[in-house]
Amino acid sequence: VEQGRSCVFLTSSRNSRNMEEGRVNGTIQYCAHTNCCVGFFRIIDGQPVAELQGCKMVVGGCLDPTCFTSTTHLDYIRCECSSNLCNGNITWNAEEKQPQLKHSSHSTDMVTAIVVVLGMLLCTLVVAVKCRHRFRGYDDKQHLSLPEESLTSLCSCHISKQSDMDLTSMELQQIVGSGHFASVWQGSYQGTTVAVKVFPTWCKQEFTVEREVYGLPHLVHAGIAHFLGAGRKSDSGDCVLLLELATCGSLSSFLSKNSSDWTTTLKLAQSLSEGLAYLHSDFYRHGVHKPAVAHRDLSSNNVLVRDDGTCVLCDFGSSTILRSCAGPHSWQRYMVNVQSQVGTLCYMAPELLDGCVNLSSGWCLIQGDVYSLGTLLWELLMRCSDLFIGCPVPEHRLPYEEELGASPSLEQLIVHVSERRERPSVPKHWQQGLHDILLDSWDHDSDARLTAQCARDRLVSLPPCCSI
Ligand SMILES: Nc1ncnc2c1ncn2[C@@H]1O[C@H](COP(=O)(O)OP(=O)(O)OP(=O)(O)O)[C@@H](O)[C@H]1O
Repeated sequence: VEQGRSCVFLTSSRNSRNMEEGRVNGTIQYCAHTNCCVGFFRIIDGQPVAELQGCKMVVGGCLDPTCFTSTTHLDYIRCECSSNLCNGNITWNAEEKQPQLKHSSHSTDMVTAIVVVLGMLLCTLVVAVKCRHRFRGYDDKQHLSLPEESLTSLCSCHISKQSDMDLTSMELQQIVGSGHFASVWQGSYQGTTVAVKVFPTWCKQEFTVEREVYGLPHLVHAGIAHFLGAGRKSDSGDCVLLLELATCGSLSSFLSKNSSDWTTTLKLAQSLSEGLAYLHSDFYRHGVHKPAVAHRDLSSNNVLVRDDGTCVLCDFGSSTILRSCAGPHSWQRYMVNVQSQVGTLCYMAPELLDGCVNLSSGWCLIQGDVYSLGTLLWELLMRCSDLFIGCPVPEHRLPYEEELGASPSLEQLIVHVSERRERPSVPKHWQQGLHDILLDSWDHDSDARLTAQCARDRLVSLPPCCSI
């Protein structure tokens, strides 16, 4: 008999993610991490029809044993609750379809907006004065005089204010995924199909971090989800990011449904490492600094697959921007969002798992990403049919799932990955080039690991037709 919470389970084929929250038996999920059930329902002909049900991804927060409506997105409603199978039905009052917050939230928004604007003005002033001071010293020595605008453009601590989009023409059509913080929908905006990432108001911090990353100068790259803008829903006040829609969904759901030949696998692997190499890059172009960004939560749920067979990185809610006012490679003083360990456990580097690392070192965060890249490449390669000729391609597995099960604990991973220095097992018959890329990406010594750019270069130099 299973202990703990059981919830009604229903998933869309594109959202395999909530499978990880506990064992599923038919229409019941036994929660491994939480005491809360959650349900998303669509209102069709005035009646709620379930679209996604299961264990909630975030621990805590559900106080009510009955599933009352908690958030509303046009014709979608969501509820969470704390008794067995409570998410089977939603308690929903059609009259209350739109939240009744308008008046008070408007005035609160106004006050918040004023405080934010004043805060930003003050920060900009302080940063400008600091940069000015720094460059004035330089000027004195070099007898140079920099034009006024280059003072702020050289200074990547300067955060430019991004304006909100008008979202009145946005429509949400169907849910395509949900994570710990947000739900992601297929929608339309001004006639174009888009992905809409909706953050409930209590996840504003994650929204702000992610928006800031997407809004960095020069962050447009084929390997990074294309950012279209951000704003707030007028009905609920929820924060919204508008992104390109990756039609094949997450890499995790892609791999669980498809095995691929060598050419397809190589394309996925190369585009993935190219995206990460670009994210990590730190350069000036046209006088504007693109700082390095550490993703910090790379997993096959945070990589998407386009219909052209390439990967794109998404979900920058845990990322750290390695800002610098003094130019590239002087990261330490200006990093934000490094307070704690973040990431998906089975992709986390040994030094991050056991906490034996100085989180304020930009290099260590970057090399933590490279370890995750190694485990992701392994996950991809394990679904390559050309690497398993004469035997069946293994089912899709997460790193260490074979050895430790689907949801290993932190303690199990510390012992396995950090203390025993075990890694996902690589079939012996694979060619040496592949072994080397994996071993050099997940080396125990983070300084000895490849860079993402180097991993990409090695993948490019592999033979186009797999000779194993
Ligand atoms: N642009 C997109 N196109 C298609 N599907 C997407 C897109 N963005 C996200 N998704 C789907 O939604 C899921 C959740 O998205 P995301 O990881 O950004 O949410 P989150 O709440 O920030 O997650 P996390 O729990 O990892 O922090 C993804 O795993 C993916 O399946």
